[in-house]
Amino acid sequence: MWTHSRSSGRRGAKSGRTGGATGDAVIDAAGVEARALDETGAYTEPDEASLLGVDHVPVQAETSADSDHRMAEVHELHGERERDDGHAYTNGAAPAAEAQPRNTTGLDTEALRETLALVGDRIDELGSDFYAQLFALAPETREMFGAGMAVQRSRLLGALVHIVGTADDRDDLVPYLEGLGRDHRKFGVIDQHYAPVGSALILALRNMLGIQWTPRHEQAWIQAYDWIATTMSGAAQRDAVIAPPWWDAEVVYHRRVLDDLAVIQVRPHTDYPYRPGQYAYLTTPRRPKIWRAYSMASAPRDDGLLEFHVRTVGAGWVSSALVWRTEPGDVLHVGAPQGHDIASPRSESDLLCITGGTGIAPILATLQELEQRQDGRRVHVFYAGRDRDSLYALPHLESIGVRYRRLTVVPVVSPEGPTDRSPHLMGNIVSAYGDWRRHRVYVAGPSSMVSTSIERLREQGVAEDQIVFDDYGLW
Ligand SMILES: NC(=O)C1=CN([C@@H]2O[C@H](COP(=O)(O)OP(=O)(O)OC[C@H]3O[C@@H](n4cnc5c(N)ncnc54)[C@H](O)[C@@H]3O)[C@@H](O)[C@H]2O)C=CC1
Repeated sequence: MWTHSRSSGRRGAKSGRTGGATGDAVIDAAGVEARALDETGAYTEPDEASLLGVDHVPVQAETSADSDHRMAEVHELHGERERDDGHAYTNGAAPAAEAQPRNTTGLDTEALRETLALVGDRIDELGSDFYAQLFALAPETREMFGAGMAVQRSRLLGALVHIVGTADDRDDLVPYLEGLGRDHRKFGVIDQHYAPVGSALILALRNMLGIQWTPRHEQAWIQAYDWIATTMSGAAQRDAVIAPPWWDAEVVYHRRVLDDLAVIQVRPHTDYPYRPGQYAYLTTPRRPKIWRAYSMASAPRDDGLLEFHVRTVGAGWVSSALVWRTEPGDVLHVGAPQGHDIASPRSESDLLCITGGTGIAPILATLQELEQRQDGRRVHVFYAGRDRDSLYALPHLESIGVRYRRLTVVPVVSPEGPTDRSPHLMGNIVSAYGDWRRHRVYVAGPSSMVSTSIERLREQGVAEDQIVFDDYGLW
């Protein structure tokens, strides 16, 4: 099925890069071995608009002349298209942009950031104290959480870092907080809970910072929290008029495609509107009240089914219950859709997708929609797995590529993953492959891959507002 067929005129062919023959190794730019797939899919010249290029990874042998040639091609293809209007969500993974953005919220971002800097690496401790304070102030809130408080804590902290990181950007912060507000309905959060949460947060900060905590810090957090709570609860109230707090969804299909990975399809009991690229929190009756985020792996379908890809994560209770102890007939709860619409028809930019493992799920959903409407934009997918078999979505990508011929898939096999010597494995491969400065970039996968790939792309000159990723932040 994945026969090797290479085209002349392809930059790799011209550069004489190694790899491509069965079992060959290619060396990424950092000099660390990264084996390419031993077979590739049929490849047709991109400019002929017929891409199912399952290609092997590029190598450092790329010459600058090749790169220039490639760049020229890209520019010619794109002309002077309008820039994409998507904006990036920073979660601390991507370094802040160099230019200082205008403050559009009026929040005292300097004081907020200073407090988090003072908390430094004691942030986990802050999370523990926050929940201790919250459960003392409002004991009924304990009932909202399952046993997995460590994950809950890290979500809280992720959300805090996100909020403080974007506290001067209304366009980023408001949709994020509205999403949080809507999503919190599934926990049973009501307006009365916002006050104790704010008090607990400020108490925990004050406890931790001691004499470093100043009246300005307190004022900044009171103002910020008031803003957060008003935005979240407003969104929750509006949402309550039109949507349930969660959807019951019956499992209609469950298949373990790898030892530790299941593809699950569910039928929500009522219409579940979402966009490709979005994700939802799921919980199973086998692990009540513990919610975990998974992306929809299918575009919205006429039969209403949603597909999810779940891999067991260590001792992860929800993921292992979903992979090992779930069967057709079970009813899951699915929270409100959140995150980015990657397939937005408003965007005309070609798309670069970087992913590994089950991070392919939102990309499959996106590709399905682009295929359905024969969107026309070109898509490159760099898809990492520890070996060929673990690239379980390749057959699906192949079938999409037959119908959507502007798709190129680059499998990246990295048996050991990125090593200490090369934490930038994926970023190096992607940036050596081409010039992405006119693409919209979507990254979904292991967090280290997300952050290091973004770092490389930014070094290459890809603007921050072209890069999109979701941080699944929630508290
Ligand atoms: N299940 C879902 O719906 C979604 C999952 N995700 C995230 O995607 C990740 C997927 O986890 P798993 O399936 O366990 O995949 P994983 O953690 O096993 O990673 C997949 C492969 O990527 C390789 N890899 C990691 N970093 C790399 C790098 N910098 N360069 C090159 N290769 C690299 C690893 O060697 C591994 O073979 C999780 O972090 C999950 O949160 C993201 C979006 C949706």
